[in-house]
Amino acid sequence: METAIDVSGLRMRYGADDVLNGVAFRVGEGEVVALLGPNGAGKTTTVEILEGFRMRSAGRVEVLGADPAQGDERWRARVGVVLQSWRDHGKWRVRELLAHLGAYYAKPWDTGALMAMVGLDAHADKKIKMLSGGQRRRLDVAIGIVGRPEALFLDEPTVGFDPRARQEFHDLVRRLDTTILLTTHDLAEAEKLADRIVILAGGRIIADGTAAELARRIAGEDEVRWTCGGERHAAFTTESTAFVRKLFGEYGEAIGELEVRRASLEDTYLALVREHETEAAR
Ligand SMILES: Nc1ncnc2c1ncn2[C@@H]1O[C@H](COP(=O)(O)OP(=O)(O)OP(=O)(O)O)[C@@H](O)[C@H]1O
Repeated sequence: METAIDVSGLRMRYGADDVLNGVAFRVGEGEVVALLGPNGAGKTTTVEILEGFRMRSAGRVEVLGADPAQGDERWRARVGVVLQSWRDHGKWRVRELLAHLGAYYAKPWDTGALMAMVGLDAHADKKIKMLSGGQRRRLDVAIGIVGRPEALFLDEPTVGFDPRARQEFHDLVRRLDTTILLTTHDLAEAEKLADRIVILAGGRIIADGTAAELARRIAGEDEVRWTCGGERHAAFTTESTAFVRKLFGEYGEAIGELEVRRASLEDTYLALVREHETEAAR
C-alpha cells in the first residue's frame, strides 16, 4: 500500500508546553484511520499541522508526497478539510455556496449529487444561517469533499448529529474512496469506520493497530450473563465459547437470556490510556 500520510518525530511546543513529543504514524492510500486520545492530547494540533494550517516545531510530515507547511494551491486542492463549522456566508443558499466552491476545483462533485450524498437536497435553497446545527455540519462535510479530495481530514465530524444523521454520515464516509484521518471521542464511530486506530497520549502514539489487535494487547475478558432457574448470573472469561458450551452441558434447558459481551473498543481504549498514565507516573 502506498503511503498517503507519513509522520515521524513530530513535535509541537506551545510556549513552554511540549504538546507533541515525537509523534509517528502512517496512513496508507485509501485507508481510514481514527486518531483517538484524551482531551488536550493534541489531536486537533496534529490534524491542523497535516492540513498545513499550523506550523510544527520539529519533525517530518508528508501528506500526498508534500510537506504541508509548503503545500501549494495544487496540493491544497487534493486535500479535503472539514472545519468545525462554516460560519461565513450566512446569506448564501446551500446550492449556491457548494456550486461556487466547486468551481475552484478541477473535478468537483456535481452540486445536486453532493447535496443528495450529505442529505441536504431538501434544504438546497435554504440560507445557511437558517440551517440547524446538524444540517450545518452536513454542509461542512459537503464543503470538505466538494473537490473529491485524495486525502480527507475529519475533526470530530459527528458532534451534534442525531442518531440518524450519524448513521447516514457513516454510510457516506464508507462510500468515499479516499484516505481519511478522523478524530473522534465516539469510540463506536471509530470502531465502525476505521481500518486502524491510533491513540495519542502524553505527546506520543501509545497504540497503533486494528481494533482487534489493540483488544488482543489488553487480553480483555468477555462478560457472559445468563439466567438459570430464574436466577441471574454473570462471569468473566477469555474463553467464552468453551464457557458457554460447559454451561449448557451442565444445565441445558434451564439456561435462559444468554448474553456474551466482548471487550469493546471503549474498554480497550480506557485500559490502554490508563496503562500509559500509570507508566508515566512512575
Ligand atoms: N494556539 C495554542 N496556543 C497554546 N496552546 C494551545 C494552542 N492550541 C492548543 N493548545 C494546547 O495544546 C494542547 C492540545 O490541544 P488540542 O486542541 O490539539 O487537543 P485535542 O486532543 O484536539 O483535544 P480535544 O479532545 O479536547 O479536542 C492543549 O493543552 C491546548 O490547550
